[in-house]
Amino acid sequence: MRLGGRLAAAIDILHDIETRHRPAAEAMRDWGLNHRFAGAGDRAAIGNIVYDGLRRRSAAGWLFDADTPRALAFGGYMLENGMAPEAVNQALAEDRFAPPPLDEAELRALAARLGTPLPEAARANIPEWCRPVAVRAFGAAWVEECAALAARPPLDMRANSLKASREKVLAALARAGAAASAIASRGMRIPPVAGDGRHPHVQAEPAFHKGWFEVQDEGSQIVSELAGAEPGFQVLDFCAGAGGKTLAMAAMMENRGQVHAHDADRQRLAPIFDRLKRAGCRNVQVLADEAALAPLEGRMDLVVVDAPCTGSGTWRRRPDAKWRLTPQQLEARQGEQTAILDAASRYVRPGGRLVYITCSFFEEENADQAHAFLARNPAFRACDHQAIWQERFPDHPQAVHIRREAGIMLTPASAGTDGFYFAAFERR
Ligand SMILES: C[S@@+](CC[C@H](N)C(=O)[O-])C[C@H]1O[C@@H](n2cnc3c(N)ncnc32)[C@H](O)[C@@H]1O
Repeated sequence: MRLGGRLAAAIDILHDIETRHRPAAEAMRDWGLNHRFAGAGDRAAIGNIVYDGLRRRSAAGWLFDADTPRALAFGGYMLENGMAPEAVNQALAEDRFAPPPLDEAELRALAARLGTPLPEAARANIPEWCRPVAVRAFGAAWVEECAALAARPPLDMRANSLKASREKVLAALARAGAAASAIASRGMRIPPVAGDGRHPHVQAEPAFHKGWFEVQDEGSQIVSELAGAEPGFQVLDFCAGAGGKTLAMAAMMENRGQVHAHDADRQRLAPIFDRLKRAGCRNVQVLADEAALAPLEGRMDLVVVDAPCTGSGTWRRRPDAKWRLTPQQLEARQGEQTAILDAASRYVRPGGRLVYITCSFFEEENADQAHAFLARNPAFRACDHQAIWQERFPDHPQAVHIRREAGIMLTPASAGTDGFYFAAFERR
């Protein structure tokens, strides 16, 4: 396929996402099923156009003065690849699969706007209602922070120390272009793709099937390390989901002690069984029923609440979620977070730790929740987050937003990771 066919496909998919309110991944998958002739390279290039358009929706809309699938596809492509309108039209010439080339009105709008600085809202690429939320979280840096959330993400992995050292995994993944991550102690990174490219399918590697590594964002690895699980600990992972953090903590514990992995949703928990087997974790018990947690009350050294949240920190990877999010959903997540924190806190032993994690940058889900939890639960006090960070990552004092009593926030702009929040409380 040439550029024209790819742009046309991306416009169709974006139209499907908009009109049927579907997740981008689902719309992409359906398009693939209906266009089996398209090769892996074409699919990846089309996916890049769709996702770039969604990531930079405000900027593309501003350039074209229109919020249409066509504006998103053309605008996202031009912005990401630094391509001039004339060059785009040239590439579309004599391509019978191409959408109509840029017309006079579009060329005029582009001529007026390209070359002038993007307005703040267009650079930030967030829904209008999120602007005060972002300003509250980041202050004067809100545009830069949000712009970083609209960039392409890297592919991050974690070497599983139960089976292989990071050096060994890096050697096995040499062809994939992976290098050691900047902060996480067992992290490995393949940089964001450029142009029409795609990340290698690392899950097809023998090293993956042997359990030597997991795919996990570096931010998720870092908060797992900060949680501080040690060999011999009794740990409850209260919102374990598919087990990303359970696996990381089990490895840190060197298979000694016990991780009790719970989630209210059995479906979400289901993949954990295969993952534990592959990773060689022998100290994890999966407990789907909350009733089965009763014997753990007041006995855990560490309880981790990786709470359901808006996922605003993952907008690089799921840019469609950014535009679907509503204030009502934020409110619903806050209610869940409050209830889950209170429910999970009863399992912490005196002197033990409760860790609260979100993949969001919203203060409403982060520091506000931490403060409110402490106000409701005088048996807990905030840990010193500066000290926790310094102990784990002394070589990276600048990498994160740390407020001594109100937690640690990682962002793409500060740490090069997805957005994550971490807070720890100690039971008196
Ligand atoms: C952010 S995800 C967890 C991701 C997982 N820890 C990982 O690292 O892969 C949040 C999880 O909380 C679970 N959850 C929602 N409400 C819950 C509740 N009341 N009790 C326990 N888990 C809950 C959801 O099913 C979801 O799997």
